[in-house]
Amino acid sequence: MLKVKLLHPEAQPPTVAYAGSDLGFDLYSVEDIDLPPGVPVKVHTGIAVEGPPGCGFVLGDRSSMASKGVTYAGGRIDAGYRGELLVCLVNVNQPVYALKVDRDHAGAIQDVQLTHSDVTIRIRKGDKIVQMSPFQAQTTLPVVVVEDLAESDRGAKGFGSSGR
Ligand SMILES: O=c1ccn([C@H]2C[C@H](O)[C@@H](COP(=O)(O)OP(=O)(O)OP(=O)(O)O)O2)c(=O)[nH]1
Repeated sequence: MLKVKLLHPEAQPPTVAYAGSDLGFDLYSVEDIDLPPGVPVKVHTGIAVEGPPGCGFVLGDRSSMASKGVTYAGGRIDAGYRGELLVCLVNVNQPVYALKVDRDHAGAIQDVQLTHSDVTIRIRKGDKIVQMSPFQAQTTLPVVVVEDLAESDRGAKGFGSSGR
């Protein structure tokens, strides 16, 4: 069971479109809030959750938000966390800058202004903002320092070693 406590009169519980197929529950914003470019913004969900014992959650992008240039930062909800879920969203769109130069009849510069396109994204109350996937905590594993690790096909190869 996913227990949900509504902390705000307009908060919505998480939903899932295709239970048993979708990997995450959608979370909703409980507020209208602007995302200026490049600034992490904590968006309130108005909910707290509790999963089965030892079950935490990882947050993941919704593809529809990612395709608009909105991604999340952070995103680990510990199994024992009982506070409000906050979703740290980042608008990665970049404004296009332009110089506006005003000249007089003789061509002399009268004024120069730096303008930029407005790429601020507005999140509205009730928007789905991120998806939340249950994840079983394995952090009771003892940490043991050893001399050798088991051999494997991959070994230490990484960072694109398997091709593009
Ligand atoms: O996107 C996020 C990430 C975290 N949290 C909450 C739940 C999580 O259990 C708690 C702590 O998160 P984390 O362990 O990532 O934070 P920390 O910076 O390591 O701080 P702490 O010392 O509190 O663990 O904050 C959120 O609400 N949203």
